[in-house]
Amino acid sequence: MENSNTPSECESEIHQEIQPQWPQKVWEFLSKLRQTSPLIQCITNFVSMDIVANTLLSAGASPAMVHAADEVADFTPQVHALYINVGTLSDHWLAAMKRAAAIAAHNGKPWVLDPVAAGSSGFRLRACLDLVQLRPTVIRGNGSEIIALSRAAVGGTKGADSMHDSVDALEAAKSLAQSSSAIVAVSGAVDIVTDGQQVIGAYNGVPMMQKVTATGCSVTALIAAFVAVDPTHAFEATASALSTFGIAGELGVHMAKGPASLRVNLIDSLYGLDEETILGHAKISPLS
Ligand SMILES: Nc1ncnc2c1ncn2[C@@H]1O[C@H](COP(=O)(O)OP(=O)(O)OP(=O)(O)O)[C@@H](O)[C@H]1O
Ligand SMILES: Cc1ncsc1CCO
Ligand SMILES: [Mg+2]
Repeated sequence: MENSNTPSECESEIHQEIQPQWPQKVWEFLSKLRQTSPLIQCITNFVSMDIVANTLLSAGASPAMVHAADEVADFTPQVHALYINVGTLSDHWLAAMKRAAAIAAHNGKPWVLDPVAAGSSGFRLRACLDLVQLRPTVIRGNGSEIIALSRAAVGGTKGADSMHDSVDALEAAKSLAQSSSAIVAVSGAVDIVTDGQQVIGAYNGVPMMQKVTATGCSVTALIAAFVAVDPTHAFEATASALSTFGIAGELGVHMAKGPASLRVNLIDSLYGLDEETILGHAKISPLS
């Protein structure tokens, strides 16, 4: 019996399912973020605190750098999402991170992990693996960090900087997503996002962003803010945040003389993003 749908109708249905209207989705996330201004608790490294807070404010979220272990029981239940970054880790901070992550999970709040330099030492790797056990909604790292975490092995990294392209970490990212049930994102020339099955690439950004410290930390915080907007669509939120931050970098680099002015111009560009710019610049597509 002949199918009542024409081939083109079928194709367009399949197309819709596999490849949503990404630029429109990115804009919807950013607009909703600006309307709702979610409160994001950040337990992040000393290097990144300023740029992370300014990234969140420019995007429309409300950051709070609250990290005392004695404070999280009162504070974490109030937030819309929690962001944890192990960049300048010590025992004291780790205790607060674990307590906050457990409270977030218990209260049904999304939380996002940035496993900075995960493969650099046994202490750091164990800390990250313990945090993964506390069920992050999203894990975002560079290629070397995601490979180290996925293999649970020390090595293959240059501190906070990656020794791998993001695409080198594709299988590691899928495997980590499957074992942790988190959405896993790998930043780089192409930003990869996977839930362990589907994989998409976000193609925004400029190479000079690697020369501004803590841009990775900032985009992970932005992911937390996007996920706060719609925790039931963490995959789409993650891709949208990566694309948005990349677009801000693309606009910012045109006004920059080097990394220091890129830092300023990226934040200004993020603040000024409008619908036309997002729809014209967002580049997200499936990756196999
Ligand atoms: N070659 C590139 N081309 C375009 N964008 C890039 C490139 N490399 C990195 N980026 C962008 O720069 C940002 C930071 O990514 P990166 O992989 O450098 O993170 P990171 O190593 O964790 O950084 P940090 O630890 O300093 O915060 C992301 O938004 C990413 O998309
Ligand atoms: C350079 C550096 N070292 C620890 S955290 C950090 C910021 C970038 O991740
Ligand atoms: Mg990093």
